[in-house]
Amino acid sequence: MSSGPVPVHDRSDPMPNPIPNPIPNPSREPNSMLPVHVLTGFLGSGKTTLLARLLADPGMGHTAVLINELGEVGIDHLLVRRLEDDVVLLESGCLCCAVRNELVETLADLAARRAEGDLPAFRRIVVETTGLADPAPIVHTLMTDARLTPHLRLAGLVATVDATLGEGTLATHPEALKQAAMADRLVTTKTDLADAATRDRLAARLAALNPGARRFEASLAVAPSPADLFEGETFSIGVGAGADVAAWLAAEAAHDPPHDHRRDDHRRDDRRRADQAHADHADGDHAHGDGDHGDHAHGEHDHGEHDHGEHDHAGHHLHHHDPQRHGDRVATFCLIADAPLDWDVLTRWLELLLTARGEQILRLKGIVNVRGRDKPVVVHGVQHVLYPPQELAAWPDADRASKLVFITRDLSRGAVERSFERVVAAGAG
Ligand SMILES: Nc1nc2c(ncn2[C@@H]2O[C@H](COP(=O)(O)OP(=O)(O)OP(=O)(O)O)[C@@H](O)[C@H]2O)c(=O)[nH]1
Repeated sequence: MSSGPVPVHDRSDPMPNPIPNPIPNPSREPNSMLPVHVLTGFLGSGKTTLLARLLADPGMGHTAVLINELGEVGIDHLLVRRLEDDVVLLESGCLCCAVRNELVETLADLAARRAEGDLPAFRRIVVETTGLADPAPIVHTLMTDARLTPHLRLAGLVATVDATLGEGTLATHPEALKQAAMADRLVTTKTDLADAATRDRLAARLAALNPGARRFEASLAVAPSPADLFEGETFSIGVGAGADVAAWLAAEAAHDPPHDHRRDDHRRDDRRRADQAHADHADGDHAHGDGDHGDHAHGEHDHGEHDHGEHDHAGHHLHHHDPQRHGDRVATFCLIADAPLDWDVLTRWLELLLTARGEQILRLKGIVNVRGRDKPVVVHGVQHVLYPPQELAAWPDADRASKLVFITRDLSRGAVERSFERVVAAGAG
């Protein structure tokens, strides 16, 4: 399915890196350790699409995949159709802040179970971050956490950049800029949707921002190969990367407190409670702590004030979240409708909403129960753009509610849910 690479930038004669990697990877024998590849990129830039496509390639065999999503309803893993056991969903929070410790524990656990023979001997791990992830703390953690460095090595950082929206996104969202600046591989996605002038401007911007990164293009027709993106020895900051990158990593090193195992014990207790709540949820009891699905007469799922996704399944606040990472202007919320929705009414509403509010709606994705259809439909919106729907082969579980996850900036759920109520009412009519 995946066709050959489309290298835009050939690094056959690399310049010496003027900026030394500020955090040495403690690995002495990198090849003996399991490589971890991080796949990042701004909201909706095409990470999951690229990953799903690469996973269909035999070259991606024996890969364990971790997916991290913002928002309490994970959708991406449904789109990455593969050996279910290999895909681990790290939901309810962002890797760079709320669930960083969960990432470390999950990776350490994967490595240990593989070593013990409990898991197949996969040969790499790919971690897909949320679209708002700051890569600096993730890179720092993977390179320095003593629970990981004896077993794992950070082998690469791939960032996707949307050909249609990338230029504007790099200018307005610091997370996107950091992702593209730190990566050692950049994939410009959606080149089928952008005209030549737009693509050229973005290419020039990326070349200036991160001249050392290898660059590739992806569209509906072509994508880089697994070897292009997920092979390599040890991550090193792109040749000629700006001085900011060194400063970002140094800042993480300065912020990182010494590892406190007592705190881990508390977190393990929290996780046990969260796992129990998750199990209850899976049993059909939709208790999400402060939000009660049993009470969504208005088609909503109320998480009150903490709309940043930084609470776990049990509804506990995760106090180690750094609110400055994503800023108080960003909100995550999920609208839920129990009864099937009318497709025409829903799509008209989504189109109008994205046209009117696209600046503030960074991302919308959802799984929809369409009246008259057996199979679920996945909808995607990125800023002003509503993408073609995708039908899934089957519902993932017994829950047939439609769920629409929004990631917004300067837009509260109230404004969106009031108009959504009319969509819910039309579905009932
Ligand atoms: N035409 C076209 N559409 C694409 C391409 N890549 C992704 N898309 C669409 O863009 C939308 C968002 O893609 P995703 O792969 O979900 O993006 P993402 O980066 O994983 O999104 P988040 O996880 O929410 O940050 C989906 O509707 C995709 O089908 C592409 O190369 N061409």
